[in-house]
Order: sequence, then structure tokens, then C-alpha cells
Amino acid sequence: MTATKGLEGIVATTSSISSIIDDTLTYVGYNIDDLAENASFEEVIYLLWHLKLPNKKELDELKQQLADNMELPKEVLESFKTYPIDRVHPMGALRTAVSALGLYDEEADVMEDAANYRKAIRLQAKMPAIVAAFSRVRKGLEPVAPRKDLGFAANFLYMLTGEEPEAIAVEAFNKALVLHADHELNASTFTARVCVATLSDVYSGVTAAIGALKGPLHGGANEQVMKMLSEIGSVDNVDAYIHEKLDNKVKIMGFGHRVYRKGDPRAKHLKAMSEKLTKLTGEPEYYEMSTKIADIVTSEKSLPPNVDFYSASVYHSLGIDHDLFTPIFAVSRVSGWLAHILEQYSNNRLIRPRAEYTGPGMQTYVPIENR
Ligand SMILES: CC(=O)SCCNC(=O)CCNC(=O)[C@H](O)C(C)(C)COP(=O)(O)OP(=O)(O)OC[C@H]1O[C@@H](n2cnc3c(N)ncnc32)[C@H](O)[C@@H]1OP(=O)(O)O
Ligand SMILES: O=C([O-])CC(=O)C(=O)O
Repeated sequence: MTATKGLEGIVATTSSISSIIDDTLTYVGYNIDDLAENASFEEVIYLLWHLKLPNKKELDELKQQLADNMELPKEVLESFKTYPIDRVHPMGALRTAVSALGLYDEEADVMEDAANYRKAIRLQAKMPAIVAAFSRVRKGLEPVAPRKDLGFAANFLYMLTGEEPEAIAVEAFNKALVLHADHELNASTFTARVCVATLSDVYSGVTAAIGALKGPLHGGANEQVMKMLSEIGSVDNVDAYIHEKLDNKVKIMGFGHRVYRKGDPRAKHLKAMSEKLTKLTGEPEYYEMSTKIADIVTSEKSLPPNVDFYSASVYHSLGIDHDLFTPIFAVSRVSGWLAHILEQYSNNRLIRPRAEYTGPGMQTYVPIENR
């Protein structure tokens, strides 16, 4: 038995949801470029969960179900006030609140297909409400109730700020949601599948996935990219900052990928949005710094930017607090987690690989007084 570190190149399951072949990403066979330009996030949710694009009636029904399920149980809202709010990271709050949601869902442990689908709707609808409400409560503001007449992207921005967002912000945020929705067997999706393959419940699967997404080698990288841009401060400082990191073998957040070799196809869409939005907000230096960093890291390390790199300046331009970047990733990616959870249940087998043992050989127990 020989281990492959990080399971690189190991094919661990079959899936009909998304694929990465020759650096091309598709959701159910639709190229991500096509979806990013044309689809609403709600259409993508439907696509991932039903493996087909919805017709108008099916889409309207899904939108209605999401709008009807956004409100949070008052116990979950109240519990935010009991968190150590001045130091808790919103990803920790999200993980805890999603776990708590399961306590207030009477169907949490009902394992029938229809009940699992209803839980998927509830979780998809409530995740943005958690992120927005927590963000407000920690600032001493009242949560804003969702509006049934707004779409998913607009509703999130509305719940966050209490103001109806501008069309350009809704368009950009919708595109970011589409781009982050699913990504084959990434670490958090794999985590969700491992969890529910024990026939554990949907809430446990999503809670586990949030924990995996939080790390800076995965979804947590987008917040770290923003931290780096803030530290660098101006285009003139990029060269010295990045070379100092590379010389000291410190990883540059937002670069590299386990699967893509030529580059992450999502990055170009986020790059274009970053250019447009940073200009509009009068902060073009965030885009200029980003492109200069990308030039250096790509030419010197052959590492192209991944999805987390330009999303940082995009979210910053939308006025979103930097520690909400990864929770926002989760608000989108939960659509993919839920698709994979439902797919896992539909054709389940316990996921239990082996470990190559590298510890000592057979030993004889020594009584404590003789050690
Ligand atoms: C949504 C997402 O999850 S996208 C990924 C988000 N994560 C990041 O942006 C964090 C920065 N990137 C990384 O840490 C990595 O590229 C990962 C985790 C994404 C992929 O990692 P792996 O496939 O395991 O590659 P690994 O970490 O082994 O790196 C291979 C080599 O490239 C180097 N490398 C990889 N990424 C980077 C980077 N961002 N900056 C500098 N060097 C890097 C490593 O130091 C290593 O060099 P070595 O062989 O000289 O030791
Ligand atoms: O697939 C991966 O390893 C990470 C990634 O890009 C994602 O989850 O979007």
C-alpha cells in the first residue's frame, strides 16, 4: 500500500455535476464561460440539482421556494448575540449557525429524497441570510429581513446593507456566484461527500464542508489576497513585496491549483470585473496591483491566478467587508455541496480509504512504572 500525498490524481468517485477536462470547466456539460455570461445563479442552482437547465415555470418555482425560505429561525438570530462577537471570524459564525439550523429543522434527520431536497432549498436560502445578519449584528445593527421581490444576488446585497443594490452590483455579484457554484471534487465538496456517505444528515455535510472551505489553501485564500493587497498598498511596492515572499518560499495567495495547469478559466471573468469595478469606485490601484502581482508570479513561478485572486478586488469594490469574502464563497458553493450530497445519497457507498502505515514495528507493552 503506497500513499499519494494529498490524493493527487486519485479518482475517488463518479459524478455528473461538473467536470474539469483539459483546463475547461463545465457544469453538467455547459461551459463555465457561457454560464458566467448568461445564467442567473438560480438557474445554475437548478442545473446542479436537476442536471438540466430549468424552463421558465421551473425557474420561477425555484425562485419562489428560495424567497419563501430565507427567513432565519429567531433562535439562530438571537444566538449571534451570544458569540464572542468582537473576535469571532464570520466563517466560524457561519459554521456554527448552519449546524444550529439543523437543530430547528424538524426534518433534519428525515432521510427521504423529498425531505433532503426540501432541506437543500432551506439551506441554500438561509445561508445568505446568516452571513448578512451576522455581519449586521456584529456592527450593532438590526438584521434586515429578505425581500420576496428580489432575486438571490440582489437579496443578499440588500440584507447586508439595508439598501436596494444598484444593477451593476447585482450583475457582478450574480456572476461571482455563478463562477463559484461548483468545482468537481475540491476539498470542501469531498468533505461533504465523505460526511454524508456515512448516511449522516444534510446539515452535518454542509457544516463539515464549511469547515474545509475556511482554510487559506482553499476558500480562505480570497480574504488573504485582500490582506496582501492592503499590505502592499501601491503599485510601486509590488515588486519588492512579491520578490521578498518568493525568495523566502512563502506562497502567494490566489495562485496555483491542484488541477489546472494552464490556468483557472474563472479567473479571466473575475479579472474583467475587477478592472471595471475598481475603475468605477475610484480605486483602480487594486486592479493595477493585482495585474502586476499576476505578471510576476506567472512569469517567475509559472503559477497563474486562481478563482480567489481577482475575486478579492471584486468583493472589495462591492463594499463587502474583507472577512466576509470566504462566507460569500460558501453562499455560492453550498449549491454545489448540496448537489453532491444529493448525488452521494442517490448512489451511496461508505467512503473509507486506507493509510500507508509509517509508524514503528511491533512493540511490547511496557507497564507505566517501567517507562
Ligand atoms: C478555491 C480554491 O481552493 S483555489 C486555491 C486557493 N488557494 C490558494 O490560492 C493558496 C495558494 N496556493 C497553494 O497553496 C497551492 O497552489 C494549492 C494548495 C492551491 C495547490 O497546491 P498543490 O497542488 O498541493 O501544490 P503544492 O502546494 O504542493 O505546490 C507545488 C509547488 O508549487 C509551489 N507553489 C504552489 N502554489 C504556490 C503559490 N501560491 N505561491 C508560491 N508557490 C507556490 C509550492 O511551494 C511547491 O513548490 P516546491 O515544489 O518547490 O516545494
Ligand atoms: O478545485 C479545487 O481544488 C479548488 C477550487 O478551485 C474550487 O473549489 O473552486
